[in-house]
Amino acid sequence: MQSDLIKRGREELRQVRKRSRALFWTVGLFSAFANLLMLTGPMYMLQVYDRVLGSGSQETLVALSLLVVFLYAVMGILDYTRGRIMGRVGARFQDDLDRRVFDAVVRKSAVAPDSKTNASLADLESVQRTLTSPVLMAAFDLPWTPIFFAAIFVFHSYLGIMALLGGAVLVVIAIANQMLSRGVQARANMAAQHAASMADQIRTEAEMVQAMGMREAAFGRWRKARTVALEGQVRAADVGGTFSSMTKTIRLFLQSAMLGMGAYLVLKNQLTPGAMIAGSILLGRALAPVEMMLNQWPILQRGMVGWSNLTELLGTVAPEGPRTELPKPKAALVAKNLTVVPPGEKQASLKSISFKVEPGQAVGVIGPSGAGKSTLARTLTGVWRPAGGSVRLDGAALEHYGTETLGQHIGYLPQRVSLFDGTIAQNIARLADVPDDAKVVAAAKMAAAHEMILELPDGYDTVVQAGQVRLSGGQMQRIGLARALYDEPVILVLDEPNSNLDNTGSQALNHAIRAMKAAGRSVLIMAHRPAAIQECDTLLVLDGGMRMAFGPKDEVLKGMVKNHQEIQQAPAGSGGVS
Ligand SMILES: Nc1ncnc2c1ncn2[C@@H]1O[C@H](COP(=O)(O)OP(=O)(O)OP(=O)(O)O)[C@@H](O)[C@H]1O
Repeated sequence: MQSDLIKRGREELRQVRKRSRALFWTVGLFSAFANLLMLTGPMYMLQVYDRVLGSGSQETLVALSLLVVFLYAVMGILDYTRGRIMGRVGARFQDDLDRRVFDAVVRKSAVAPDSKTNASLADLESVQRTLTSPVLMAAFDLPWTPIFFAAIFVFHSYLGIMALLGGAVLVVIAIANQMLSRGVQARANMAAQHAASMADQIRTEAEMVQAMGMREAAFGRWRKARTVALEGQVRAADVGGTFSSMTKTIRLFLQSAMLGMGAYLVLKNQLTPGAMIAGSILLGRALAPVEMMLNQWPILQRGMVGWSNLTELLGTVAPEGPRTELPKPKAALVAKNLTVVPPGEKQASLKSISFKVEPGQAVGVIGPSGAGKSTLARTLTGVWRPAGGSVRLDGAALEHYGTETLGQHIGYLPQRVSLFDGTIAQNIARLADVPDDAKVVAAAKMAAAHEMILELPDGYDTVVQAGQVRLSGGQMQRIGLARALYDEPVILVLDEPNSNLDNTGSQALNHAIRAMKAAGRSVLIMAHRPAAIQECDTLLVLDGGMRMAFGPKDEVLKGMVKNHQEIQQAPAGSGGVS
């Protein structure tokens, strides 16, 4: 199953890469010519030493030099152009996948956030960086290495054998480097990611960290993670550095050894001096891609890790196919034998519960902590999928609406409201670049936030989260309510809506609920406090994920009080919840 998902993710990435196939071929073609032109230097040496110096002809030297200038210019243009093409291939790859990866990250994080998913956009960037890095050019040059070796063989078989042996040693070093540094580098990257996400969390909760005197402790924890990351990076750099120094030394030695062997062959009259120099230059060319790959190994390795993480992410979060657009639903919600298991958990938080919400109804969902109220809110808003049973909105299963559309039909006020960088209006309009002013004001009025917003320095255009304005918990909650009410959702799900509201705020909330009911829309309110369920006509009582009661508010409350009294009056050791 897991391997099927990985296969699906890999196939998706391959399809995106395939879109640049023509460009890859072009780069391959340019590389072929650029590599052939790399023979210019050795050929020039050969001609200068063996022909010009022998004949003393200055004209030949000038003619050869002019030709070489031209050939090098062509090679430079080819090399520059293929670099530019690969730059665009990388940018296109990232551009093609930005939306898909962003969606997958949001969808996966909404269900089960983890640091690996958090780093997915960085993974995409690492693949893009690999595509545009010199290491990929080296991969295009690598197939031409045999041609350079063959040319050396043409000069003399001894030189060819020496070059081949040297090349083989470098390849062995490259493989050893790959094998030994892979684990070290991956662990270093993971540790760095962990330290960065810990720092992020501490920064987000800076107020609490400061207020509770947790700075030292937070620093201690972060430093521990940071030290692990640093140690890992040093170890990875040590391994990489060792191999890259070995390669450099061996290559330099090989070039000198080639000259030495060449000189010996010249002395034996088996080789010309030009071939001796040319052979040494050719060896340098032949080994350059191997050396480049070794030096740039961390980039390549990070890119490979990024590729494999993206494979997993895209495999596990399938793309959302197009959905047949359903008409705007009526506010009729039916949950049947609904069972919900939180992601990564084994135990269900909601166990086979059923209830019905009619248009114009306000349903209070009450129960002690951990009863499953927030779980129900997350399920109704489509964030968590039911493990069993179903929830239908106007007859259609929630997943038939598609997440974006469902978000428009079901307004949601979470327990903890957070606002995004942008103006109040953009926040109410759910981050629309150009908010519909009339809808923004209507939503704010319905949430009784209009006057409060007008008192802010720039009214609806006040920028939040940029350090200019700090809003109180109650103000945030009212703006959150306006955001939930934006664009007239048919159902409103409020999770502990008045935890931060003062009297006026609570009254405004009740007013909004009444307005929703009057418009034939419905509201579900998850609550601890009775003030929140004042406007509810129906109650759903949850405990331990089970439905304890469902019905008209007064009946349910009466039943609860009666039950409560019976429990109080029962002799110790008997009775229970009926
Ligand atoms: N993100 C989560 N991952 C795993 N388990 C969760 C998650 N959220 C809630 N749970 C579990 O689901 C159960 C119900 O929690 P839920 O938050 O729905 O209760 P609640 O009634 O909203 O409580 P409260 O009134 O305290 O907010 C709890 O046992 C909790 O441990």
